[in-house]
Amino acid sequence: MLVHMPARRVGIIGCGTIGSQLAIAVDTGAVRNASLASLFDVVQNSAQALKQKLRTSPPAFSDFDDFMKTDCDIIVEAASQEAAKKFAAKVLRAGKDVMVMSVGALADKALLAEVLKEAEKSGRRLYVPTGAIAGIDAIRAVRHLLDSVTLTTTKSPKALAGAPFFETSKVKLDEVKERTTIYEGTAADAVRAFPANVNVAAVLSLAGIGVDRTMVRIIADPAFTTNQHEITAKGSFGEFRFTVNNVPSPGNPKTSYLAVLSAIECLRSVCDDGMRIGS
Ligand SMILES: NC(=O)C1=CN([C@@H]2O[C@H](COP(=O)(O)OP(=O)(O)OC[C@H]3O[C@@H](n4cnc5c(N)ncnc54)[C@H](OP(=O)(O)O)[C@@H]3O)[C@@H](O)[C@H]2O)C=CC1
Ligand SMILES: O=C([O-])CC(=O)C(=O)O
Repeated sequence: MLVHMPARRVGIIGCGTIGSQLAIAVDTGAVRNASLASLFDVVQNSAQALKQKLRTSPPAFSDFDDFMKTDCDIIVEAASQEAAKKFAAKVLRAGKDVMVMSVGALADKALLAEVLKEAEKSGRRLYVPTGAIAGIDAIRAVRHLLDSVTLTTTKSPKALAGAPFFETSKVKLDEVKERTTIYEGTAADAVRAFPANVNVAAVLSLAGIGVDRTMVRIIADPAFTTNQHEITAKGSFGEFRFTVNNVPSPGNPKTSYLAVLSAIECLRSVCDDGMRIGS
């Protein structure tokens, strides 16, 4: 007799680029064994506009407490680091799994400890997709042998615009006419300075040697039309170099299309995984 896991009811926080594509993937059956339970966005229009595109027409909320009253098994945060900070532990406390895209929020060690404690207490899980990078499986496997890990992110000035970094930095993005290194520092500082650009640095840190030892370099390059992330990792295992040249997603130049696809693949494997490939 075949024993099927019951279909997972999915709630989505953030109805922008990633949230919309994820909702469409569930709605069209591309993520099997899942149904859309509920949508939430601070902007009521974004949640309503997404609802209108969907066959299953799930309820759409701009109030978090109302959203949480709907029956969900897993809630995906695809909104902002602020949203991840506010909601990740609450979702787990309410007995639901949580998948976090704004992973930079988890660079805050106190928050990460709180989230993990809630996961343990409730018996639910925190899922962190690989996102817009590659090689996380290998980094996890060698984490205890790593001496150094560096992420070099290159984006066009358009994709970096609006980052809090520019509020205090001498760098003026509109004056950047050639390839320029604008930031070098720890992943811990990078995710605060560029919260919509290098959440991948937090994913890499969680998989490897942590946010204080993972180094990040950010390059603004007006000639770039892709979002490039290059990881170099060294240790007694040897050396890795992983480079992705990502097409930006149509709705948001900051967000690579790979991040959308990774979110869909992570949810697919949570909901319907007879076979697990990779570590
Ligand atoms: N881990 C990874 O590899 C990657 C992570 N990301 C991160 O994933 C998140 C989603 O990305 P993306 O879909 O492109 O972003 P978008 O800006 O396209 O969409 C986010 C949506 O969430 C809304 N929102 C923001 N804050 C809140 C909140 N506190 N509560 C509810 N809704 C909120 C936004 O509203 P408003 O527009 O008004 O702010 C917007 O409608 C971002 O934090 C992004 O930086 C992106 C790419 C890669
Ligand atoms: O999508 C990308 O290229 C990476 C990104 O924005 C992030 O990690 O926040």
